[in-house]
Amino acid sequence: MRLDSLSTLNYRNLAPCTLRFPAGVTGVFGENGAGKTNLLEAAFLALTGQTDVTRLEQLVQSGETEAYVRADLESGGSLSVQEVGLGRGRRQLKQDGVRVRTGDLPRGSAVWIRPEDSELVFGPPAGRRGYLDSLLSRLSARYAEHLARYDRTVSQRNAALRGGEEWAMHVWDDALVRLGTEIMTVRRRALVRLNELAAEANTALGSHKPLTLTLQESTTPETYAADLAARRGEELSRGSTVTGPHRDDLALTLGGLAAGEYASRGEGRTVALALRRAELELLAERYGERPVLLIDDFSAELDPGRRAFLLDLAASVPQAIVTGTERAPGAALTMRAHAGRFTPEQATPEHAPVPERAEVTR
Ligand SMILES: Nc1ncnc2c1ncn2[C@@H]1O[C@H](COP(=O)(O)OP(=O)(O)OP(=O)(O)O)[C@@H](O)[C@H]1O
Repeated sequence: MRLDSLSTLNYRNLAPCTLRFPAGVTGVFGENGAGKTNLLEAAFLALTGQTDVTRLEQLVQSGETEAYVRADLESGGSLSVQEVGLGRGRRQLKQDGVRVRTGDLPRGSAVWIRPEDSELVFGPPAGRRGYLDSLLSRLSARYAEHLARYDRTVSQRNAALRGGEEWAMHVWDDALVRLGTEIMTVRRRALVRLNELAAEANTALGSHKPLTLTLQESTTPETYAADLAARRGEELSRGSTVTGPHRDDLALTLGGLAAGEYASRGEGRTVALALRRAELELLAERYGERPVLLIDDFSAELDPGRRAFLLDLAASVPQAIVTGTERAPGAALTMRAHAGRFTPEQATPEHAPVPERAEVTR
């Protein structure tokens, strides 16, 4: 997958622009608040149709009502255009001019690595569950469909519990057990490979403490129906579903200890990096093509060895965009970010030459 160019209009603090990206690494450097993260966020949105921002108006430049991002892509020799229009609570996606849903866009197109990934390790289970669910949804449309239906069922069942509708529970329980069992089964199966890849990446990152991923499940496919029945009284009094894959955790153990409780900040960031590299490898295995890699703040919280790993990772994919407050070494193109604008630097003897096709237009 290659991002040929990215265009934005009224996106956060970015000046309207079309940036062309060469193959290899593009380094973007600049002071705090220049717009580096916003650029990667816009690229991820245009590539995948996805954002984790819940209030979409935050993405629209203050004072404006609508924003737009567009990615011109090349994949397996064919070109395509993906566009995202944003307004208050509204996101419209188009692929080659035709309206589509997020699930219709290529699922393995980008991986975004950022300092906030440490929250996967130190934050609550919801973040780790979100990582797993988002990855599995990108690997399997069927998983995404089951998960969406399961989440809807939990919401509807919670409403029925709050309304004291005990008589309706067997209907909701049947649906919950059927969909929940599918989710648990896929998670268990995928975890085998994910665990291998994350452990490998952790070792490659220079960690001497082995990393292990395990599912902490609140129930099992075999006992789900019985567990729901056993906790019916508690659920009716709390008005919520307390058993099922929506309550599970992806436990991360480093050197035999729970990473969230015992790891140092740098070790936590390393574990998060291992999870992201495992994500990249799984997507590449599934789709036969390496995603565009977006790395935000490559030096944050990392020692020189781990920083080098990240830069090697960037160099190992067909295309990566790497931001930082300093220049990423060995980039094919380097751009300086300032006040939402991105200016390519002239090649100097210390920096790799800028390929001819790299250009910026405004
Ligand atoms: N909707 C918006 N409208 C206008 N400006 C915005 C909007 N959302 C965020 N910004 C501004 O965008 C600026 C750049 O943010 P960004 O996170 O991209 O900076 P950065 O270059 O990654 O900085 P750092 O090195 O500190 O991580 C911030 O000053 C922020 O206030």
